[in-house]
Amino acid sequence: QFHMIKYEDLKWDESLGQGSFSRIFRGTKMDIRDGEKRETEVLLKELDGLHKNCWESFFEAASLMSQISHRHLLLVYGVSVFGAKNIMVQEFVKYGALDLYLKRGRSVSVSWKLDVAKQLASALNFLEEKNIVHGNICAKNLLLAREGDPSQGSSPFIKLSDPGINVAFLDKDVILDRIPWVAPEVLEAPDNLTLECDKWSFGATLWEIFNNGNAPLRGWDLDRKRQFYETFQQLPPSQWTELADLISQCMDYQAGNFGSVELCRYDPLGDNTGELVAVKKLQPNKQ
Ligand SMILES: N#Cc1ccc(Nc2nc(N)cc(-n3ccc(CO)n3)n2)cc1
Repeated sequence: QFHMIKYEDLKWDESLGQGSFSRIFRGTKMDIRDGEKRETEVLLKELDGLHKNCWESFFEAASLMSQISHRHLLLVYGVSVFGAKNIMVQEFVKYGALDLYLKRGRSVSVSWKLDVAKQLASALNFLEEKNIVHGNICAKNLLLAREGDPSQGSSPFIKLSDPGINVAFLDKDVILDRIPWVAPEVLEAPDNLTLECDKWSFGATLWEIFNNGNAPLRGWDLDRKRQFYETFQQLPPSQWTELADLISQCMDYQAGNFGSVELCRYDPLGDNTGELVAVKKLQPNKQ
């Protein structure tokens, strides 16, 4: 389902940190193009040994991202297996994860954040059209390919990263710690991910983006996080009512049963300049 890359064609440069189940490195992959050797800068994502049993899920994530292509989906070149090492080879995205970028205190404008929100909405809209569930939407999995420079009028450009290990393979505590990004229904049935789950996570990620990368419920322990869902709590509303409404429509405890909010772009000019709108869709029998 995806391209196998020879281990000897990869070269490791510096470590760029630690994902939850993987270590990431800058590196290069060597391939032959029109008969000559070419080195491409890549991101090497190495699944750590103790999670060896979820390597299929790790690679499933990769194949999901490599079966379809979209401007705001990360390009995965392929995978490489060498002994106990499972490596996903991705395009190198210049500025890395959005949550760290925002936390690093880059003060960005509201329109910068709106651009990022629209790009994420269009990536999710695309996945929804293909009926593909991502399952791990959060600012940590948004990668910044272009910073955007307000003085030059250039806007940021993001890519949605792979979802990583499927939530069905994760311990309950790991899933609890993903509150409030993980949809409530996932806690009961982690192997039944639906598009609704991505809509819920989209709401939490919007909250993150407009709160400068600060994690919602930061520092809460697992019991308090569990209670947050058990008592149907909502995140502190943004001062922009439209944003607060959109987030609460996405993070709607009842949505699973009574209908859903569909995020789409009202794009009268058809040139992707349209506004991000949320359309409440009731299920057919409720029209
Ligand atoms: N300092 C710095 C710096 C770090 C990383 C990149 N680039 C990059 N490219 C990718 N394809 C994926 C990632 N990721 C980072 C976290 C995750 C979570 O999955 N991915 N980072 C660029 C600069």
